[in-house]
Amino acid sequence: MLPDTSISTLFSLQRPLRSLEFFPPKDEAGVIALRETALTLKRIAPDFVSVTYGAGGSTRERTAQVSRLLREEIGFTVMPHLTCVGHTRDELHAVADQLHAGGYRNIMTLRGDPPKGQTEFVPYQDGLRYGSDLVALLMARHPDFCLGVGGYPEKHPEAPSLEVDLDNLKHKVDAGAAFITTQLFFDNAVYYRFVDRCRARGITIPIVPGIMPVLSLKQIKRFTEMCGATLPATLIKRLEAAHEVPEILESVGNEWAVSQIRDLLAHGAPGYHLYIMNRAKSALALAAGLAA
Ligand SMILES: NC(=O)C1=CN([C@@H]2O[C@H](COP(=O)(O)OP(=O)(O)OC[C@H]3O[C@@H](n4cnc5c(N)ncnc54)[C@H](O)[C@@H]3O)[C@@H](O)[C@H]2O)C=CC1
Ligand SMILES: Nc1nc(=O)c2c([nH]1)NC[C@@H]1CN(c3ccc(C(=O)N[C@@H](CCC(=O)O)C(=O)O)cc3)CN21
Repeated sequence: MLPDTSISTLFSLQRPLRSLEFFPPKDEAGVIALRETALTLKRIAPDFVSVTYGAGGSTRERTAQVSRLLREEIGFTVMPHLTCVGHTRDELHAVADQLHAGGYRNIMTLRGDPPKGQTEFVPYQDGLRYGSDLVALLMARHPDFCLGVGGYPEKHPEAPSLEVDLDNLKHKVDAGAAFITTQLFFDNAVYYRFVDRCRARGITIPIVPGIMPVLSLKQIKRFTEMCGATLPATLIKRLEAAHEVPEILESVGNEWAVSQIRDLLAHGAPGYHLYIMNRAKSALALAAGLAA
């Protein structure tokens, strides 16, 4: 198989790119279910898909397994995630070499979350501290990699201010990142302000909005608290009014995401990345809602 086209080349075609995020399932049954999901999602022809990187151990093997499945069996352009968590520099070099040899050219480059039960990020022995360090390591090892990095419209929870966080984002860009995918947000004004502030700082690379169609009020409350994203009062009210009926929740979440995406594209966003949590149905419902 030929090496992948870099996503920055796709962005230069000046049309909005649609991408989907998968996470590696815990067991073999989950992999079989994911294959079905991916086959279904072929119909909506995403420009690329990403696969998150597990916090450690066996789920890391699954990232490689699922990436291979999505690339070689399904035929998607795959952007595996890689994080600094629990890796020495030598291990990161080895993973980078494996990905490169496997034909991957696009990597979502992240520091990673602290392992479950820990609140503070502690670098691994001889490991890296920041996303920017991993960008530098990967670019030095394979200059033809195209690297995505995370951006935080409402600030990373650990950053003392948005200003400092933007300085740190600039470090990642200066180290060689090709594009930014944002943390999920539910109010587009937050994204537009963030893009303006990035541009004012000389960050010129594409900033892809990250959108999550909400499926459960409890789950999204827990997650947004963890990652520092704001849930608008109107969205909370609508989700509450669904009274935990799954189909109603799904349609409220879908309608919200559809109107976000329409508005983002109308304002010239370079595309959108969907945090679909391995669910074909919500991605299909969105595609139907967005069809002109
Ligand atoms: N899958 C995805 O697309 C997304 C994943 N995430 C997750 O969020 C977590 C954070 O990852 P990253 O964004 O890569 O972390 P990061 O290393 O870029 O940032 C983490 C914290 O360190 C600070 N920082 C960054 N670079 C610095 C530097 N050179 N000097 C001093 N401070 C610096 C930042 O301001 C921030 O507070 C990860 O766990 C990632 O998995 C977040 C958003 C999107
Ligand atoms: N800090 C951070 N870490 C991430 O891994 C991450 C982000 N942010 N932002 C973008 C996406 C969104 N991601 C996630 C990951 C898990 C849940 C979540 O709520 N997980 C449920 C289980 C859901 C399921 O299995 O279907 C949980 O209870 O933790 C949400 C968003 C992964 N990505």
